Amino acid sequence: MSIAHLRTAADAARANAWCPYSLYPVGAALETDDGRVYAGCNVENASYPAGICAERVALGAAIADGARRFVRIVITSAAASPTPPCGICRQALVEFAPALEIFAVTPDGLTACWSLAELLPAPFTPASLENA
Ligand SMILES: O=c1ccn([C@H]2C[C@H](O)[C@@H](CO)O2)c(=O)[nH]1
Ligand SMILES: [Zn+2]
Repeated sequence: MSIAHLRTAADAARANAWCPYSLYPVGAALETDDGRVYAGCNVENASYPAGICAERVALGAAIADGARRFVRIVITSAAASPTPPCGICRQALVEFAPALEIFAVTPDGLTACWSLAELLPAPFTPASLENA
């Protein structure tokens, strides 16, 4: 799956973002190891902490459809510099995809790329629970 294809899927979801409080629309497209794509947008709420990021909306859609293994995520925003995933999303993603490749793309095509392992070193994972 090309980054361009995932970017298009992320942008389509971003067009539906509900972000009247931050005015910061985000889209995300998550690719499974067998080539399926699940997209999400941020969904904010008048009770601000109830809002959820685009990445976790995409992850939830994928999990609800039975997907479990992911290779790549593309995040798009309207910001001038690439938008990295927040800490909560890093933690949510590491549960399923410790080796995830993360691409963040601006409207101008400026692209940043990280591994999830790089963004979340020393992660707390399901294996951590076994050390109790
Ligand atoms: O990677 C990110 C960063 C921020 N947001 C959302 C959360 C909130 O709705 C808005 C501003 O933080 O952007 C995401 O969806 N993904
Ligand atoms: Zn987040």
